[in-house]
Amino acid sequence: MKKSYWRGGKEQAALRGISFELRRGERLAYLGPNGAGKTTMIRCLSGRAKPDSGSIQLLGEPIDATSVRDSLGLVPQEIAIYEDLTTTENLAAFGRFHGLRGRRLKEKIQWGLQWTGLADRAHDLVGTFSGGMKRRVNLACGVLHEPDVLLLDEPTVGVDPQSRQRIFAMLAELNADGTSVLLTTHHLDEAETQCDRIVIVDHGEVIATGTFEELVRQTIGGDREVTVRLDQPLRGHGNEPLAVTGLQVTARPGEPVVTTKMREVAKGLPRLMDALSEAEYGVLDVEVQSPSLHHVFLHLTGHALRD
Ligand SMILES: Nc1ncnc2c1ncn2[C@@H]1O[C@H](COP(=O)(O)OP(=O)(O)OP(=O)(O)O)[C@@H](O)[C@H]1O
Repeated sequence: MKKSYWRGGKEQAALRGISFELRRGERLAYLGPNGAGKTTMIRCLSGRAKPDSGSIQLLGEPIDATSVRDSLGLVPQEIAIYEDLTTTENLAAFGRFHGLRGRRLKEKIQWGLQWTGLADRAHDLVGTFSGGMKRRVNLACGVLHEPDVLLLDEPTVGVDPQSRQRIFAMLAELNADGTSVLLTTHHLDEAETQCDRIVIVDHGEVIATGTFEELVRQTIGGDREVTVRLDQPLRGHGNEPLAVTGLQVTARPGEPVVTTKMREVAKGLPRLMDALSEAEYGVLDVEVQSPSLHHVFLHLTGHALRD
């Protein structure tokens, strides 16, 4: 799919031939730096913007077909709820907008109050809520009609870690009930731990797709990075006694620190400790770092994901 904007009399490409799939029942993270085209993609998927070329299918039908329109839920980046209405009134307004009436509407309002954990704030004005609470109401308003596919643009932006956790617990519940979820985020840890697969985009193109483990294998490999702080810098040809470990150990001259990479820490670390002890070094501290999505992102784009 391609999409350009006109800015200052010039055509600027936001999406340059993006292609990916959201599989039934999965949580897919769509990641990229600022300006990578995430919001543009969500706007195209939700019918708010028209791609210049390409097509989007939902459950095997063109996404604008009326038969699948109701299967889609959208929670945009900006909180779009009525601040001067209560939680219940907001849920009722959005429920009606989605075509719910009568008993069904009442049931879904009750469900929304429970799901958000805001039943005790049912009759309070949403304008008095914290950012995290407003996000939860916003989320509920977007899913009252039980969509098969939910699009979320930065569902945790500006939200404290505790509320973020709560939002992901809500999403996990929806997902367990069969809703497929596509979300954009700047939080790499959310993508790594809360999503089944990850799409990484940069400059309007997909640069990698896969599970976290697949992305690690495709880029930096599964080795753990081990850093050992010693009581003294390595002496002279200090690396030599460590050769028996079979590990590639490096040390910065004059610094009491050695680093190495190992696939199996349970096997490699005792070997390293024994060799250091044999060579009469004292070990002050050991740090083992697993590969993270941050490292993968850095490897792929050459820069950290900007917030
Ligand atoms: N309505 C618009 N008119 C002109 N240019 C736009 C418009 N919307 C987005 N752009 C440009 O398209 C590119 C992609 O923007 P988009 O908002 O989709 O990126 P994003 O990945 O969502 O960024 P962010 O992480 O900052 O939300 C950017 O260069 C942006 O300036």
